[in-house]
Amino acid sequence: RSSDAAPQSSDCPSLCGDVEISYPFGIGDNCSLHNAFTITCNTSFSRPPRPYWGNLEVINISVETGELRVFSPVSFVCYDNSSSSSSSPSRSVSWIFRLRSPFLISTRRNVFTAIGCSTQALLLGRKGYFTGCTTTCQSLDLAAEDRAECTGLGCCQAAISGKLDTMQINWDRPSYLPDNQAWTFSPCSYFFVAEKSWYVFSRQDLVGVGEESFSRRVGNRTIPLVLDWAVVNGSCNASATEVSACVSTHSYCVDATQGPGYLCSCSMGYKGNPYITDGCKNIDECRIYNPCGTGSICHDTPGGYKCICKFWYRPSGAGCQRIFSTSTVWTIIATCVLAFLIYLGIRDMKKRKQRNFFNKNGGELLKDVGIIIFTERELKKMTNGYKEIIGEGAFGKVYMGTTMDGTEQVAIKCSFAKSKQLRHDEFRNEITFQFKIDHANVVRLIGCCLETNVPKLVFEFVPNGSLCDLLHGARRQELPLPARLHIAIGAAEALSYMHSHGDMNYIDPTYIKTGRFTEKSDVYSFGVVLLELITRKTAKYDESNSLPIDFVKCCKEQGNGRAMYDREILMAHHAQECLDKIGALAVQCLKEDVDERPTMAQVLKQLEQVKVIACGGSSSC
Ligand SMILES: Nc1ncnc2c1ncn2[C@@H]1O[C@H](COP(=O)(O)OP(=O)(O)OP(=O)(O)O)[C@@H](O)[C@H]1O
Repeated sequence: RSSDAAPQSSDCPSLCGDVEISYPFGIGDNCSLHNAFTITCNTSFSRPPRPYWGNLEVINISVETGELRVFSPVSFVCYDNSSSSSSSPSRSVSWIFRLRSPFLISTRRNVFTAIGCSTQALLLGRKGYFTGCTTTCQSLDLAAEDRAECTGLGCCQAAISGKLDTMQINWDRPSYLPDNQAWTFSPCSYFFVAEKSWYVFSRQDLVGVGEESFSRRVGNRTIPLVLDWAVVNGSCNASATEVSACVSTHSYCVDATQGPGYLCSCSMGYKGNPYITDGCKNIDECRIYNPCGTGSICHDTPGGYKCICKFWYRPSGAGCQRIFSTSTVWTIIATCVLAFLIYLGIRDMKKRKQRNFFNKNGGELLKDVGIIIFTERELKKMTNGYKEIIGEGAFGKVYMGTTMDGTEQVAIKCSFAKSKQLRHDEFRNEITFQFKIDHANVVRLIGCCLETNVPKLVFEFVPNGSLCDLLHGARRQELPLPARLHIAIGAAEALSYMHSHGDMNYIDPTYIKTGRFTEKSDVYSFGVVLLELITRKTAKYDESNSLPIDFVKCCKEQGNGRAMYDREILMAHHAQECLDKIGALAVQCLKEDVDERPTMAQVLKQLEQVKVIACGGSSSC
């Protein structure tokens, strides 16, 4: 802080009348930066009090631009009859204007003006400097129009030089107008230095006399004059020990352009008084004016602002642009609505279709049976979108699934069959029948889905795979004779309970001829399974050979089927005897005449007897 920089005390009044007195100015010496900035608040006037800088009344102070506006006096000269022939005027008022450092008359902001019809006006400044202008008019009508520029016809103006701290006005009558009768219609001329653009010419100003004269009308408290000021002790380049008067944060120092010294300014985005601590305050640009265009939201930041694009807008160049035009938005909305309506329509159609299938597949009747009826959606969830196929049979695919509560694994059978091939009442009866079967050797039917063209069946999951897998497929393994007998007996037991379907190689020719499935049809199929168990050949083997036909032929020709037995089990206890018995039983099952075939109960009994032989006299081994 320079020696003459005094802090502004909170006791210092900040107003004199209506005029704000900002630091470095202050009312009284203790309140200003320097006694050059001291303002006197004259309270002797009836309200409001008036601030004075020296003997000049202050209009306002600007700390931002370093300007002081004061009232400026007007000089004039008048001629009449008595003075018309001589050069001495009948009346005149003049003044000398002297400013104290660091104040100067602003060159940029003021202009010297003379009003009159025959006058040479001179403005004298410091030693050796003067400027001026001439104004004439032959008659009032030849003077410039009202509001015209002051170019010498009734008024003239002259720019003034910089660094001017003294002014004095002189005048003369133009000597090149010998027969000067201008005083007859325009007796007085007026001179003043005023803020540019303050004066607007009027012919009335040339003619008015007495109370109407220009000088009386403007008086001492009308003409504004702009003074420049600066802080003179120190400069922006001053050493660090001589701290500048720019004490506010976000302020900086600028060298004065008119004369010596410097001024302080608030940094960009800040406004206020840089000469006092924290005098520069952030400008809320967003509130004062909206610097962000349409489509963006203004956010004030310290010393600036940010424009953030609104929803639906994206940055584009200096502003924000709509992502979609209004017509595009409407098109999108219309498309979405249409798509939604189509979706609702499709959903409704699908629901109606599902309801039709449900009814056709006997949903209402099956509901009473107590079987779980799954929706198409539930199955999709249970199978995780039909992701994992467990196996594929002649009539469809089987998918892995988990019950809705996630506790039990299930196998879901989806048929290839077309709805037309399906006799719905028969199918319904089958489902009811199978659901009611509760046998350890029969896979339990848990539920079904009736919302599809051909119902889907949900079975308990059997982890060990099918007999086909064990004998010929992926799980093929060593199977001793007792194990095979165990399987055959288990299946025979199960078959005593239910009918089953199978592929064409297992199907009873009687069924093919008559189209009727009987219990004896199952006996035939079981005969084929028995042959598979003892030969480990599939029902149709070596591409086109039929196991039942070949085995029966072999028995006929050779008295037994030994040539076809599986070698793996030939070494077992009483293997030959057992296999011969099973083979003979199978041949019985395969008889074309259904009446010659044994019942499943007889088959079961015979198999149990064979097992006793195979187990060396015991019923299990
Ligand atoms: N409940 C189940 N648990 C585990 N796997 C099963 C289950 N049901 C079927 N599978 C698997 O799916 C495959 C196909 O079964 P599917 O019942 O469709 O035909 P299949 O019984 O093998 O023969 P067919 O088509 O002649 O009836 C079976 O071979 C088996 O591997």
